[in-house]
Amino acid sequence: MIEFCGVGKTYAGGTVAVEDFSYTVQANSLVVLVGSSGSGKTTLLRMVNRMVEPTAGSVLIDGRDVAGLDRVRLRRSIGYVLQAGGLLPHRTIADNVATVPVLNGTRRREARSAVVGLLERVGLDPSCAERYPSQLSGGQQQRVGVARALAADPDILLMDEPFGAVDPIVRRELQDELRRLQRELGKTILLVTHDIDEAFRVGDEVVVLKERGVTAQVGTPADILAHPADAFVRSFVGADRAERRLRTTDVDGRRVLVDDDGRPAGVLVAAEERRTAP
Ligand SMILES: Nc1ncnc2c1ncn2[C@@H]1O[C@H](COP(=O)(O)OP(=O)(O)OP(=O)(O)O)[C@@H](O)[C@H]1O
Repeated sequence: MIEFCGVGKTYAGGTVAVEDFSYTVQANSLVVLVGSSGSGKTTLLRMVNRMVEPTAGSVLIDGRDVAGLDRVRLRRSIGYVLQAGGLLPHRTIADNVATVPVLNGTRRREARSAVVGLLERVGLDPSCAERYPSQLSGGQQQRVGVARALAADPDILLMDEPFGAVDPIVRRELQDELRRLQRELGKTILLVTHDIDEAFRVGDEVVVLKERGVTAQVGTPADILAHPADAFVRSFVGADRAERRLRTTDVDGRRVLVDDDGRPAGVLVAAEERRTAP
């Protein structure tokens, strides 16, 4: 569990990135902080592993104030995934993934033999292990970033715009896989994005932020869509999305959703059909 207790951050120079933010990320949940550029998302995320020190309030992990924990050990005990994977370009994939376990004292050979399992877990062929980051696609690099963050088996995973650098199709695949991983591994995941679609797709709970880390709304994706708290949230969510009127029409025995203009918006699939789909 991660608790933000009245945290604030004013950077040297006077920029107030976060005014006063309180929120609890429940253990084993996937929470998304979503907001436009400059709303303080990255600042909040980095307070958890002490890459940023709050100038007010505190962050607790399982009841312990992170300010009292050893910074290096804390950082190595929390997985951190950055946009474009943040991989070391001159190290092989295996070395990239094994970095933190080796720093934590795991023998190099042991750490490297765990790499195969980690790569498989994130949907990569183990033959990638001896390649360099530039020899992988953006989506593959991103998966390596996730494998690396999981390598030390942390309870907490912080993800900063993790899928920002890949194309929309790969992005969606990675989002779905993140949900799968979350179900399988039961980590506590805090993810930051400016993309509301991504927030709704992956989040158990979503925190919509305004400027200076002011909370506009907290809720499940369905809550927020159904009851946007104010005009800000409504416009952020996209008024046309929340209020788009959809109807179904029959196309060759399938029920296709169409909007007011008759443009197709999707196909209606019964829950049991979805479960049995290959
Ligand atoms: N190290 C720093 N020194 C001074 N100001 C900073 C620093 N880091 C961030 N800021 C400022 O704090 C505010 C919040 O930045 P932050 O990166 O947390 O926002 P964000 O919501 O993650 O934005 P983005 O989506 O663009 O990354 C911005 O005005 C930014 O310019």
